[in-house]
Amino acid sequence: MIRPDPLKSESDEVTAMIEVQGLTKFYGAVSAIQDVTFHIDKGEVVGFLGPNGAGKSTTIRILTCYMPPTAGQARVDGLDCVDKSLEVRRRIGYLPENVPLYNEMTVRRFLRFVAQAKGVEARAMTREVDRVISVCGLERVKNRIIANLSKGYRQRVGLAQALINNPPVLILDEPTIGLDPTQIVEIRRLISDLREDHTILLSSHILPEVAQICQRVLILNKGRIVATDSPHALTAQLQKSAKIALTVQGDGERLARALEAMDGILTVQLETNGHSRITLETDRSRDLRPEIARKVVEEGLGLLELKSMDLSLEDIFMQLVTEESPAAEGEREASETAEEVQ
Ligand SMILES: Nc1ncnc2c1ncn2[C@@H]1O[C@H](COP(=O)(O)OP(=O)(O)OP(=O)(O)O)[C@@H](O)[C@H]1O
Repeated sequence: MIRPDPLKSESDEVTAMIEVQGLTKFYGAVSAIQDVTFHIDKGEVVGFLGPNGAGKSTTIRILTCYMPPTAGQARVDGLDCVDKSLEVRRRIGYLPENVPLYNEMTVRRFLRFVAQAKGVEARAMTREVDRVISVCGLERVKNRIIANLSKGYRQRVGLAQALINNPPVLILDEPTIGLDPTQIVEIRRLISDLREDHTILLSSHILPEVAQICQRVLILNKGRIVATDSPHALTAQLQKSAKIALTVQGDGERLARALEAMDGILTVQLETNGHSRITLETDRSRDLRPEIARKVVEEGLGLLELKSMDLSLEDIFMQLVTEESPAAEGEREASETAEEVQ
């Protein structure tokens, strides 16, 4: 298992925007999260990843001051989420999974209402509402009734309300859920643009989304942090063997057998479909590609492709969430959790 959170250095104390230490929450007898510890530095964009029921929403509810933890501490910009909840809320723009919008209001009216609730002064109101309308590309629909908007535009309104007062921290819970592919691309682009000026925690169980937007991921499983690092570093740490794919012209049967006998090759898979595609699992301490290319030539076959394949974030995620931790044993079957991951 990967080390849950690297030890903090002196400089982290200064730059950490979100700090979570030993966070634990019980709903009655149900344990939702246990001893969750992580920190997010100013300006970081971090993906919060986990299968259904992993405890993402619980952690977010504590961070956004909707409820206190059973044990442990959460701080935003150095302020405790229980003792300084008003100040913490002012620093967070929160896009919940189901955005509570007032359907009968126009977009502009609703945003003015939110601005008022967030304490924006009357003289700054129009400027602030116009700013978030512009950032979220809502000009075209600003005078429309919210009930008549598409799901994509409703989500933009949700993002716009989170941005009012320009909070330094954004917490976005499943921001693209229920959107069509075009709307997903648009919302992701919008979030990417926000990276410049905000610290972002993005909860999702859509892996490519997290890999695309976030520089670091926190992986939560069964209420515990099981890994935190960049997608790239996670790959490097978890990759126990290397994968090589090669495609040759014609029948690759003899080549596959020759490769099987080669030192450093662990497994060989052959698929024939006009050409032969061979997938090799190899010892990751050696680059066997030159030797493999030589074998192809010796067999008199035409080489069409020879490439190394990295583990995807999805492979890593599956590896982590299906690894049974002793603490979680008996709670649930790993396979049940894995099935729920998109
Ligand atoms: N109000 C509640 N009462 C009892 N148990 C709850 C409550 N809310 C969540 N749980 C349980 O706590 C655990 C963590 O749930 P949580 O909603 O935080 O997970 P999640 O990672 O956000 O999942 P999802 O992606 O499905 O929203 C689950 O076992 C869930 O059933």
